[in-house]
Amino acid sequence: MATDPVEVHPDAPGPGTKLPMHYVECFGCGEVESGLHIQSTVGEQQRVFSQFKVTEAHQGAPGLAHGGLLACAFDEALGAAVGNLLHRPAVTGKLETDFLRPVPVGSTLFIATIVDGVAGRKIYASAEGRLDGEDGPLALRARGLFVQVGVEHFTKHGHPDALEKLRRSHEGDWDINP
Ligand SMILES: CCCCC/C=C\C/C=C\C/C=C\C/C=C\CCCC(=O)SCCNC(=O)CCNC(=O)[C@H](O)C(C)(C)COP(=O)(O)OP(=O)(O)OC[C@H]1O[C@@H](n2cnc3c(N)ncnc32)[C@H](O)[C@@H]1OP(=O)(O)O
Repeated sequence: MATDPVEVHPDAPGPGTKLPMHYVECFGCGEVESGLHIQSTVGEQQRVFSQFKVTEAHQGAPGLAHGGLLACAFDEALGAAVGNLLHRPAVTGKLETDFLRPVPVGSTLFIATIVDGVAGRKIYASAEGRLDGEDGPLALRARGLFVQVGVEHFTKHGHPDALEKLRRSHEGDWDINP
């Protein structure tokens, strides 16, 4: 499938920038007590690096991370790369995850995401997750299709005050109006 090259937005945060949570109540990156508390940092070119510390709150089988939460971690990491680098409000249309190794409680998943290409409103991103270090054993791979939406997606389907809630979380650091 043909895609256009990725154009990082001129106002996108530069390499080394630690990304703020995109919404304080987000299960992936916000302050939700049992949430994933994922932290992301911008890398070179169209890359973002994220870390997810797996705790007992995230178990599926005893001592192992729940697969659905691992997929959630990738949704967050991929979405953070798309949203922050392109400055285009987008939602996950499709998320594929390959689970290659079990992820134990106590480990930290190092997720490296790249925005691969754009085709109109469709934005493709992919990621790898490694255990306990950027060069650790490969545990997961994921590919996501994000679809750009107008900001009314969030007010119509989510909460009438969605934009205000998002803006408050962002402390005005980026304008979510396209
Ligand atoms: C997420 C909050 C962001 C708020 C913004 C604020 C700040 C942003 C800053 C930073 C962001 C940072 C972090 C974000 C972190 C995490 C993000 C988590 C994201 C989520 O967790 S978000 C929740 C789960 N997500 C949904 O809740 C979506 C429900 N869904 C829909 O709302 C519609 O379904 C929609 C809008 C997706 C499409 O609907 P639509 O009517 O607008 O458009 P349409 O259907 O025409 O699709 C257009 C083209 O995409 C193709 N397409 C669509 N879906 C496909 C699929 N599954 N497979 C293959 N192709 C697909 C079509 O085939 C067509 O392709 P073509 O143009 O080639 O024909």
